[in-house]
Amino acid sequence: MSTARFPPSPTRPILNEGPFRALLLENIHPSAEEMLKAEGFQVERLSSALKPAELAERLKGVHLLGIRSKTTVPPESLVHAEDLLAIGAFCIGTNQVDLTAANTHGIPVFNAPFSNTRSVAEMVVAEVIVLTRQLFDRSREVHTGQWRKVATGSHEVRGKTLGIIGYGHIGSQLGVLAESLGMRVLYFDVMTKLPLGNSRAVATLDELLAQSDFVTLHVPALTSTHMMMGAEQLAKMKKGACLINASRGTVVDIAALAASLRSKHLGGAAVDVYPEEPEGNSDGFVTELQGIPNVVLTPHIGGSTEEAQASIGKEVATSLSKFFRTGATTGAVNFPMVEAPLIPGTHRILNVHRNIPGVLRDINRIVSDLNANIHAQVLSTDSNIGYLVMDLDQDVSRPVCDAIAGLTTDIKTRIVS
Ligand SMILES: NC(=O)c1ccc[n+]([C@@H]2O[C@H](COP(=O)([O-])OP(=O)(O)OC[C@H]3O[C@@H](n4cnc5c(N)ncnc54)[C@H](O)[C@@H]3O)[C@@H](O)[C@H]2O)c1
Ligand SMILES: O=C(O)[C@H](O)COP(=O)(O)O
Repeated sequence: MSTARFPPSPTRPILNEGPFRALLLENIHPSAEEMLKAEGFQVERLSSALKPAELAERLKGVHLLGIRSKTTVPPESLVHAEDLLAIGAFCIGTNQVDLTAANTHGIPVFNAPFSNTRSVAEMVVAEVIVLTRQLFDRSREVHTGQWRKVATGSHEVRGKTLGIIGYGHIGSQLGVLAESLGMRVLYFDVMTKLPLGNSRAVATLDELLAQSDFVTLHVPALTSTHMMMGAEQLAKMKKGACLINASRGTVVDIAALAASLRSKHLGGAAVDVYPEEPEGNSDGFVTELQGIPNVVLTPHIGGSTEEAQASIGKEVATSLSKFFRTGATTGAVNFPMVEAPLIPGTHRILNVHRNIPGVLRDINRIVSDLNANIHAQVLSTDSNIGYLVMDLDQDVSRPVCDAIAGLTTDIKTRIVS
């Protein structure tokens, strides 16, 4: 998170006069393009991520940006993005966006907190079985003409212990699925969480590591989760146990994991996410984990199912469209929350301003001086910005909007109707 640095003000008002443009990166599902086109947007869709400098260039004249987990949006990408109204992260994680910078520029960031969670949970169930039966190694051998029929080191998952780190949307669903296979489920979370089924919370990470045959990570990328599985934690896992990481690449020390696997302390690993990932499918990829037996490596596909992607496309495009039409910020991860029904016959002014004393007084003075009638007014704030939604008579909305946009505290002001 960066500290707030406000853009120069006054900003120019943005009116609901098109054409409006949306830029969708990283192969976002066509369901999003369809919805935004139906909303009147000109949509440009690219298959890969953009580097920050190129993103900054491409954002000129763009009103909505859609990304997935690969596109980082640092402050410098937003400096000249004057027309940008909102960012949609068509995934769960929003750690790739500088949320403070976006907030400071008056740009809400929306994500899809649930749509791909089942897909990740199902993939992890598959990996638990693949690892304990060493299925990928056996398959590779048969593909290369070797017949190695062995039972040694292969186990049933029934009766084994699955340790889940992070018992949120994914972790808790996974626990239910694992119990249906007869597994015992333990979890460790920094928050108190309702245990589903017969799963049981443990008080410490060490307790979970010591008891689990499989340890699986489902935590967000935070300072507190950075490298939370290092050499020390891997050494605390049972000999022969397997580690699964489909959360974020920053959570596991890859060099320590490779060393633990090569020394045969761990019996296997499945890794879907990496500290550095390629921007697109045509780039090459190297990791220290390549070539180690019983290690399943996947290219960040935990949430990549047709069901999840179609659902995410619709979910995030719906949030973006609703924000565009009404200013609703419900579900935004970095913005004060406002959601109010449109009042027929009025115009709505949406104003983002620096949250300092006197702003509402100045705005209400403008409204009063222009003899405008307020039909509804909702203000929501955080420590950095205020977000004001105000429904006014249609004949005065334009001069009121221009005057508010001229205040030195203004960040972004627009009219919708
Ligand atoms: N591989 C993929 O394609 C893929 C797909 C979806 C999500 N993800 C990743 O998975 C993560 C988890 O997703 P989710 O929907 O379950 O998120 P969630 O927010 O519902 O759950 C995360 C849980 O982790 C807990 N947590 C936070 N810090 C912790 C710590 N230090 N120790 C233990 N628990 C901690 C939280 O309290 C929360 O319960 C996402 O943030 C995303 O980065 C990856
Ligand atoms: O945060 C997420 O939802 C996952 O990491 C999936 O990211 P992706 O959309 O880039 O596959």
